[in-house]
Amino acid sequence: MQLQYRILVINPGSTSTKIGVFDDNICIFEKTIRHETKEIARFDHIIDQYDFRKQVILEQLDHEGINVSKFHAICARGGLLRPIEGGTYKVNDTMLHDLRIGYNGEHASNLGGIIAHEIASGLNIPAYIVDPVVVDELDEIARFSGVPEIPRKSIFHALNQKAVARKAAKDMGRSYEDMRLIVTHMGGGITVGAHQNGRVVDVNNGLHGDGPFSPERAGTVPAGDLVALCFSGQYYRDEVMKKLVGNGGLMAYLQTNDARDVEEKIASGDQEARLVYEAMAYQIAKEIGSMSAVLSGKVDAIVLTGGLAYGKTFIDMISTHIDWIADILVYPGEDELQALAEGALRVLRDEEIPKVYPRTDGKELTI
Ligand SMILES: Nc1ncnc2c1ncn2[C@@H]1O[C@H](COP(=O)(O)OP(=O)(O)O)[C@@H](O)[C@H]1O
Ligand SMILES: CCCC(=O)OP(=O)(O)O
Repeated sequence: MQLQYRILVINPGSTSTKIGVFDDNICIFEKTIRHETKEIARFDHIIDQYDFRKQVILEQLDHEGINVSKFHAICARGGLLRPIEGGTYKVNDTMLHDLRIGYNGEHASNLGGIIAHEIASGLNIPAYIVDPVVVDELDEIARFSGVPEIPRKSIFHALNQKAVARKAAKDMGRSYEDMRLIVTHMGGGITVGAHQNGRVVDVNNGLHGDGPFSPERAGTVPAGDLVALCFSGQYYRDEVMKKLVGNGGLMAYLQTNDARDVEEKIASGDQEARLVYEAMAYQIAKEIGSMSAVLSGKVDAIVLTGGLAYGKTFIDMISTHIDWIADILVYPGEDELQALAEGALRVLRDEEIPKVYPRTDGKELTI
């Protein structure tokens, strides 16, 4: 079959920018550009990283001798938009506005649609996003927090959780829509989702909500103590937010968000590093246990994925707590670039109509 479409895919994460070039669904180039903490720390806000991240992408393509004028479409990971259903969305003005203001908060994925649009408009080709971090399929019961003004939100690694869940189902010879899975993405942020018959019915808000602490996030924090900290007069709002997102978790305890550094410290006998790493694994296991209750204990498999899943020691630390629940499948890294390319391809091939942001049916989800 003749190849038809060349697609650039862009995935900005909190600790890296990943890019890929696909000829139809075949990846011809991919690169993970890791960003040192100090490189990112000089920007006060995520949106300020726009030029830096765009330049990094264009330089990398230039370095590889990839001619941008040959692209037919650009597809990026979508950010903190209004809650929407999964699928491929064409970048439009409302979306750009919401990404720029960070409608639901700040995260590197907000830059995806903006950078894709900027490069695509210069080439007169379409820009898309697929399964953004705000995909919302929560059961109504999962939205209660105990404070009516603060409903729980669905903010998670939707793109990779869905892609890897489908891969796991395929590897088990089953259909994703017929399965009950607990999928745990462990990257800069960590999210644990209960997937029931193709829907993520409960998941922790891995950005500034709840769940385990992560390489750079605090996760659930004792609420009363957090309120006291906020009103202590010692911190500005942005400083408290930084403690929760960016400088929380491993960063706060060990001054690094790189799990490989932590593994090296542990290997050289650092007991404090071991304890912190074990605590992160313990909190992940607790969240998985909680999602097994969501699925009434009927769990077909637990899927572990994301950058941290490369760490064998770390996987062992989690597994000892949860291997009684169900079989554990490990897919290190992520399948997001492929999922982005395939999302764009379905639309380019007219197999799917791109969705219109915010909603096609006028019924906006509440948050
Ligand atoms: N080979 C590895 N062994 C252990 N940890 C790793 C490895 N590769 C990446 N990581 C860790 O995974 C985390 C980043 O995961 P990733 O999914 O790439 O994050 P994001 O997309 O959120 O930037 C970092 O803490 C990084 O150190
Ligand atoms: C929870 C939103 C997605 C997220 O945390 O992504 P990273 O791990 O790439 O920061």
